[in-house]
Amino acid sequence: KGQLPPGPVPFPIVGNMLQLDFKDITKSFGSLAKSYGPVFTLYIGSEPVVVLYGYEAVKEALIDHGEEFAARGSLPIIDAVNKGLGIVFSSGEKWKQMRRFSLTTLKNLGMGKRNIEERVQEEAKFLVEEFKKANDKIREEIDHVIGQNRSPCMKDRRSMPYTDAVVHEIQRHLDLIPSNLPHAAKQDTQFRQYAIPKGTIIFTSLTSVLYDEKVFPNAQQFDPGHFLDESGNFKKSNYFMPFSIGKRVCVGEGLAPMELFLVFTTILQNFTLKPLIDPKDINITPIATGFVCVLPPYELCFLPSL
Ligand code: HEM
Repeated sequence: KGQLPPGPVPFPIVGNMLQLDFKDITKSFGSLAKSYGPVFTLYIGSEPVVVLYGYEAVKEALIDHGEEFAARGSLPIIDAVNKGLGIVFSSGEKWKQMRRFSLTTLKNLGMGKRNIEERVQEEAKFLVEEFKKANDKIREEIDHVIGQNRSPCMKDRRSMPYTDAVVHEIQRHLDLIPSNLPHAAKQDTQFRQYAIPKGTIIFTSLTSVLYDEKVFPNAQQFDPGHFLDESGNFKKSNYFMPFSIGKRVCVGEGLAPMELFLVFTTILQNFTLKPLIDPKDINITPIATGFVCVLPPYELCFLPSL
């Protein structure tokens, strides 16, 4: 019943590869969604890929059709990159075992959250130590400044809505994995009016959610206000999904935000960060946006806080 979602006409052998800007795949998806709607098909070579664009389609796929789309998709081009990086994704149903193992390992990492928190705190302190080593004079000043100050802890986050909003906004704006990791249909699946055959690769555009103008006005702007209400309280959003959602949601979604908050606050507790150039000249446009968003390198000074 039905057929694959619409999309641009593919060329023989290369499919739609020539119509995609691989340096900014997200932009290509945006313009294709404008032409073909939030659910469209692309051909990477001869392989059809269904792309889901926008909160409704992404949520419908990863939550409502979570089980059907829980398989991990693979494309020769991605496999080659992963191989280079030493990443191996398990195929078939093995991912469930691997996932359970990872989650248990994370949980056991010192028996519970409290201990992970302590470990991350140690890591943050270690980072500070590393920065200190970089400059003896800074080290002296820091030793003096840190004094008996305690380290930040997770409990602080509740009373620090602005910092929390900044950390969220960094992740939203960074949009680290713009098209999510590829999923695949585990079985023939009816999605809206379309028939998606078993094995079809599914891309879910996280950019289309993290940059949704309805929820994050002026989404291109870095603005912690995206996560604050009028009274300055932290405002949660279902559209905040840099770790994806559903059955294959990032295994580190509990750990990574903890790391980000503790490391970020520990650094800022100890240092003032100063760019070497005028802040308005800092370019935060990614140098490449493929599966991972790559930012240009920055130089900055770590000035010990007084
Ligand atoms: C800011 C940091 C991170 C971001 C933005 C991020 C994002 C993601 C995303 C988007 C996925 C794909 C989810 C999907 O397919 O629907 C993923 C998968 C995964 N992430 Fe993360 N991640 C981060 C950090 C981490 C950390 C710290 C760990 C390890 C503790 C981790 C472990 C994994 C694993 C094992 C998977 C594969 C899960 C599966 O296939 O079932 N990630 N991550």
